[in-house]
Amino acid sequence: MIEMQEVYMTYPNGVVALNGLNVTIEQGEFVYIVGQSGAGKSTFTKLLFREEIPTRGSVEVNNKDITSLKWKEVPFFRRNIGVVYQDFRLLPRLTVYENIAFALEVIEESPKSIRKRVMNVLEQVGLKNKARFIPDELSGGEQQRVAIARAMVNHPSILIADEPTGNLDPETSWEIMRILEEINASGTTILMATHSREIVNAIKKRVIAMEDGMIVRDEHRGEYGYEV
Ligand SMILES: Nc1ncnc2c1ncn2[C@@H]1O[C@H](COP(=O)(O)OP(=O)(O)OP(=O)(O)O)[C@@H](O)[C@H]1O
Repeated sequence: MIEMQEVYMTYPNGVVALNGLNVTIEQGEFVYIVGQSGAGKSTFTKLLFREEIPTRGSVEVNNKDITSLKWKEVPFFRRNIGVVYQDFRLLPRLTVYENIAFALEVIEESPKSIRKRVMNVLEQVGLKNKARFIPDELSGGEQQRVAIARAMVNHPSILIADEPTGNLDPETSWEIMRILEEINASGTTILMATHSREIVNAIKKRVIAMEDGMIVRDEHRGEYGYEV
């Protein structure tokens, strides 16, 4: 579960990015975060994996206030959160297999079990046959699927997707959505910041609309809306 209470975020340059957020997201929900550029969507998601710390307010993830985590506690906490971005962010010199194995938290695991986990997650995204490729040899949609596999390899309870279809053509975007829906169906909470009116209006989910750092609309099976 995610719970934010009275969250304010002012960046060091004085920009007020979040202006009093109160929100609860239950385990297993699929939530779109929509709003114009600069509305605060990315900042909202960054608070959830301790990329940013709010100026004020509490951010609870699975019943723990993460604003007070010590730096040394952050890596362990982050194992439980997967993140994917618009620009994939794969390591260019590593193969698909290595990109995913690199993200795996290896705690006294045998090479055989590591291989099994990586291949399982590659199978989930339909890329088992591309394990030896490097990112440059893949299409954008395939690269995003690798990024999703990497985000899921530690079985996080939450997957954050910041405009995951922003660099993809419509057909490929629908493929990525299908994978995200499958991941959600297995119980993972998904938060997806997006500018895609088509996707939000076609695949109905909870919609949180932001404006000037505030939540201006929060609807179950909502629409993208006219004002954003
Ligand atoms: N690291 C930063 N330092 C200073 N200001 C920032 C920083 N990151 C974001 N901002 C500012 O905070 C506000 C909210 O930005 P944020 O990236 O959260 O918006 P967004 O809704 O995700 O936008 P987009 O749709 O363009 O990704 C904007 O005014 C932005 O310029």
